[in-house]
Amino acid sequence: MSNKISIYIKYTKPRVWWLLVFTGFAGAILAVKDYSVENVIYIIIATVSVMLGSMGAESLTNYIDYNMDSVMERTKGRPLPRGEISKKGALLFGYILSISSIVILIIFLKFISALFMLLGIFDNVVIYSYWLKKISPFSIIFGGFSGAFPVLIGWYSITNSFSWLPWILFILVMIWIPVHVWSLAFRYKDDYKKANVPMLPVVYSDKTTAIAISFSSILLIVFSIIPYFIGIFNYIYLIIVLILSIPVIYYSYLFIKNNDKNSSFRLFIYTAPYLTFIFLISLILTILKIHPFKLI
Ligand code: HEM
Ligand SMILES: CC(C)=CCC/C(C)=C/CC/C(C)=C/COP(=O)(O)OP(=O)(O)O
Repeated sequence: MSNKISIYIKYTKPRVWWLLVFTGFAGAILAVKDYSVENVIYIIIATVSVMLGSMGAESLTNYIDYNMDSVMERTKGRPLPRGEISKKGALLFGYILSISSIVILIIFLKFISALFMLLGIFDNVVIYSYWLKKISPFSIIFGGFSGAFPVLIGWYSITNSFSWLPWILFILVMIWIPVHVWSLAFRYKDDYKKANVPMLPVVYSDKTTAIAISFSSILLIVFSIIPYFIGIFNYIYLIIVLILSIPVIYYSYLFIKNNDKNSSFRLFIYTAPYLTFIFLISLILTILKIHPFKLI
């Protein structure tokens, strides 16, 4: 029994959704004005809901992608293509998790956060996986909204008040996605081609891909420092983000210069830590505003 549970958990791709959950958690933390017991409970509920929603969406997209995942070297070892779980069980699991995540937000938190959850799951499952992934090299642009919703879910689980911060982070994740996905897709373009998935590096030349990724990287860095220039965070944020951006520039330069899979994959591997630390520094600076204590 416990082995079956671990297989189902593995099926949801925890290695991926932990960062989605972290951005949802961050959205909630950024929204609270104090850490009362009630707010801590709301933060926990919002975080658990984003976890369930991410697990549910991944379970449904893995079900949709069964045929292509069975063909691609990178994905054919997953539980569904290996037959470790049934297609019916996988689909039911995905529905239960996804619906639970929405119902929890409706019952315990706010309707608007439940709406964002519904939109995020719909975008990831229907717009991206079911529709665009099989037909468009720009699928991740329109499917990218989904991965950016957790920060809004976290924020609007706690408050209905408006702030530019969650929306800037929402757009930041959207701009981050092309760098994250296309740098990986370049490395696995032969795999995607074999499975007839028209990812941008499969459809366009290596040079065009390198330009698209490098342009997205520059856009990502520019957008990452906006919270400083509009006065949300101070110079500490700016300095840290500029330091974090050095490997993005370096790996993008290497990729433009060499047009090789190693450079693109090094950029991909750096994308998750980059986004994690951007959210982490945003969290720390926000918490310090509420509980200012002398750093030195
Ligand atoms: C349309 C949007 C996205 C697509 C198509 C996408 C695609 C992928 C793919 C193909 C992988 C490799 C998975 C594997 O081989 O097991 C991956 C890894 C990952 N993704 Fe994404 N991703 C997207 C958005 C996001 C978002 C929004 C986040 C978090 C905010 C995220 C976080 C991660 C993490 C943490 C990993 C693991 C990285 C590693 O292994 O070093 N992804 N993604
Ligand atoms: C509101 C809410 C919780 C939304 C969650 C949305 C979500 C699960 C986003 C994840 C995006 C992602 C990692 C896609 C994987 O793409 P892929 O399926 O093309 O990757 P693969 O080729 O490795 O299967």
